[in-house]
Amino acid sequence: MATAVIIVLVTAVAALLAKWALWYRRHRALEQAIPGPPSLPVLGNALDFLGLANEDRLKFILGQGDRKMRRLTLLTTVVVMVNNAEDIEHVLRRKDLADKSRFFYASLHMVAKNGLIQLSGPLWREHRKALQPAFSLSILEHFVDYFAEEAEGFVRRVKPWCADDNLLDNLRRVTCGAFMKTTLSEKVGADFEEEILDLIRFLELFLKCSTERFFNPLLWSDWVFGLTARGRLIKKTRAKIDHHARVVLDKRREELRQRGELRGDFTKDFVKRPTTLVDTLLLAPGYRMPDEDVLDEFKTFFAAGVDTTAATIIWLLKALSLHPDIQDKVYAEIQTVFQGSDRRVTPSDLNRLEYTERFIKETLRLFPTVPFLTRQVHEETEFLGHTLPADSAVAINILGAHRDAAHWPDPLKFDPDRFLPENSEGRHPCAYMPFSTGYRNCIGGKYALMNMTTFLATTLRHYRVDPVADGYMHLVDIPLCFDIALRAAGGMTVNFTPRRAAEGA
Ligand code: HEM
Repeated sequence: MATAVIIVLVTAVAALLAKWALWYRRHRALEQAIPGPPSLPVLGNALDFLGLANEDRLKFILGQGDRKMRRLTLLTTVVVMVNNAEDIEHVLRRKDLADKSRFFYASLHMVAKNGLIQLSGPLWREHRKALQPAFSLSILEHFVDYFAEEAEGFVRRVKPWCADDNLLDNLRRVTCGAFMKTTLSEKVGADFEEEILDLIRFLELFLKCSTERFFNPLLWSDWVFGLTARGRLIKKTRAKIDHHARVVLDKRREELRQRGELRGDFTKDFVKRPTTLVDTLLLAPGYRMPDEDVLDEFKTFFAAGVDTTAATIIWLLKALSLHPDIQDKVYAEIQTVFQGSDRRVTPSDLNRLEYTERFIKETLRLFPTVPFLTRQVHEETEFLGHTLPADSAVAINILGAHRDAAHWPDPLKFDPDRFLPENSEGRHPCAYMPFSTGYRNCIGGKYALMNMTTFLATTLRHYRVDPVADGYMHLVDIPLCFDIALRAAGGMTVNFTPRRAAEGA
């Protein structure tokens, strides 16, 4: 009996191995036909990553400015990087490449399964439709006051004259505060200080885990990652965040119920404009989003919006510090609008800060905070003259497209006037896409731009931003790394010189 069981087992294993070997032979042949660095059987390029410093990893992923498509293999997952606007447009037009790749979004999936970023199909459409009204211009204009309040808090916290070694944390405090007010409730204040700090700690842990998993295919499985110390910690921390968010959600629902504003309590002539993301979901007519999904969206928006905006602001400050002539122009424009007053920024001010907006766009061109995107290849498919194996990923190199000399003359030159209307005419739609493009573009792009413009209009009236002695005279010489966002490999900071002192000097 025992011998028969062993024979059956051995035969079954041998059959599986033979099937796998057949599959792998074809898979490997397709993989090798796509141009890319040499890769080992089964391991692919996974070992290449292990020996590389963080900044070299980004160069390895994105290549060295070549416009042609390029392949990397992580274990058996083939990732093809498309590096120019024309090929990117091809990817974005293809319906079969619309879903987000599994390996890239594994960390987010573990924290928030049903969030907009990683959803696809009908559920994504339902969520996007329910969330879109929270990002309409009239609501965003209402948020400017919260953005300004947080920027004013930053101005009070700045330590003048010295380089701030905690600049990124300080900026995350700004974007997280604004996020809490615009997402949950305008009443977020001192009562939520502890929650905001918890959220920032959660964010840091989430970013660490995401980077670690991204570069280590052995950790792509949620199950395997859940067994590691970090995996256990993130589950524990997630439970705490879920608890905070649920308490706030229940409280908000009760407030709305008591005020007779909750959906279902509407009378015909009662029209209440929702003001926060959570209110939008609670008050929206039609689709009823389950509480679990509301919480997932809260965490997704937090992960997508807080660090990206803080990471961009730090690039803006660095760019100002290394381009004093451009900083002078931004400041002069702000002075024209505010006429020396330190009053709070209003939505109509933002429309008048045109040069400042061009400056932000140029910073995002050279330093797109999300440097690449990835899409899932479900079935074996023909793609730009090659055959991609099933379960591959297509990566869109935003950084490469933004620095492509075919679309950007003298691409490394920092010049906000590239974004003057007359200079933007006829530009390829995929040559510039810091917020992605098409129907899966960033829902919070306008929100982020308004927040960043408000931040600059508030901070620059009080401080001039000066370079620190870190050895970098040119912005484009700063080594880059990928830490879920695009960052300076060794970190970055600036000096804040009070304007009064700077102008007296
Ligand atoms: C400078 C700041 C930001 C940058 C550079 C940025 C960039 C991007 C990019 C490139 C995508 C496409 C991702 C993909 O296709 O995989 C995206 C999607 C998204 N972003 Fe942003 N983002 C920023 C700020 C924000 C903010 C402030 C929010 C929310 C308040 C937000 C929420 C989202 C969401 C929910 C998605 C997924 C949209 C969908 O698939 O329907 N982002 N963002």
